[in-house]
Amino acid sequence: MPLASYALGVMEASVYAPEVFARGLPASLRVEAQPEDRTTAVPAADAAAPVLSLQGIGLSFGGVVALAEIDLSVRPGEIRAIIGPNGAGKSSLINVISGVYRADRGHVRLDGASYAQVPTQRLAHLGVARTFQNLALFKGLSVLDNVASGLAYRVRSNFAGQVLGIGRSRGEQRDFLSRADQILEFLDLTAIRHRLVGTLPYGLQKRVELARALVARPRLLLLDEPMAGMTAGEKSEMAAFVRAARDHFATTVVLIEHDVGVVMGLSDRIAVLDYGRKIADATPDEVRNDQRVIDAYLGVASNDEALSLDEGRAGI
Ligand SMILES: Nc1ncnc2c1ncn2[C@@H]1O[C@H](COP(=O)(O)OP(=O)(O)OP(=O)(O)O)[C@@H](O)[C@H]1O
Repeated sequence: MPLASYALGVMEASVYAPEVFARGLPASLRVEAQPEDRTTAVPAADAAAPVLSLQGIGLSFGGVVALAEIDLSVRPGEIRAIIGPNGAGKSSLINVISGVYRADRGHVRLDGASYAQVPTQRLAHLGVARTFQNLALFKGLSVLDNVASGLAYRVRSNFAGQVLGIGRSRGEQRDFLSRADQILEFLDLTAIRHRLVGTLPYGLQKRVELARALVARPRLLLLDEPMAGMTAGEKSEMAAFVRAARDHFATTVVLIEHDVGVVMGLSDRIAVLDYGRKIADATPDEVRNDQRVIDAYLGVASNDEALSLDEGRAGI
């Protein structure tokens, strides 16, 4: 497949569990924390331990093998990309990591515990935030309210307090709005804090979604095609914001992205999937020169096109 088609990216409808959206719901509708359902309790992780690791993940849909024997390790503070041609299994993998899918085989290790299926409704409590391939914002709410909704999972006040805006509820609201404002400033969104999200250009909406994911200061940020549908300038800007978020908040980032040029410039390590299997896992330079990747992932791209990956760096 020509490189250009990757760079443009194709927006596709994806299947997401409704619970994933719960963290963005008004406080009174939030999903309460569930009892412990960790598959295996393990001792607290030390600082050098991976933030996330996958062991032997396998997933099939009927006769279609989406993922086979996938191992993946993500170090603290890394920007880790997962790439691969259409149908390689990227979305399936991020859905396994975030608990939308239960793998047929293997385990996900997160927050010092090993899961057969990550409890998606507790993702925020586990220090994980994610963005979506297709925007999942409240179009009729302001930028500020959308970003503050990323903290809804922390609400401790009762329903009456929220309705009347009194007591603990009032303090919480102030705190959430103040935190939201800090993130808006960080992502250069302050000037549009009162705009309705639905009226914003697409690239800005994607940045608002990043802000909503970041407001809870997650330890692990999962980005599902954060640059899909963006112009080259917007991609470059978004890549710079993702890097800044990692540097400033020490957030570990896992992203899937079609634009190879952006990924090469942004990531510390890249895992390459092909037909559900991991065929490479290395630094951008190593991946760029890996013949298996060139053959499988770049497909018809000539050597000249492969070299142009360097030029595709997002200017960061
Ligand atoms: N819900 C599903 N039901 C049936 N088959 C599925 C489902 N989700 C994914 N698949 C299949 O699993 C394989 C991997 O798909 P997946 O969407 O994970 O790949 P991808 O790398 O994200 O592709 P793309 O880049 O096109 O989004 C494909 O063959 C796909 O058709």
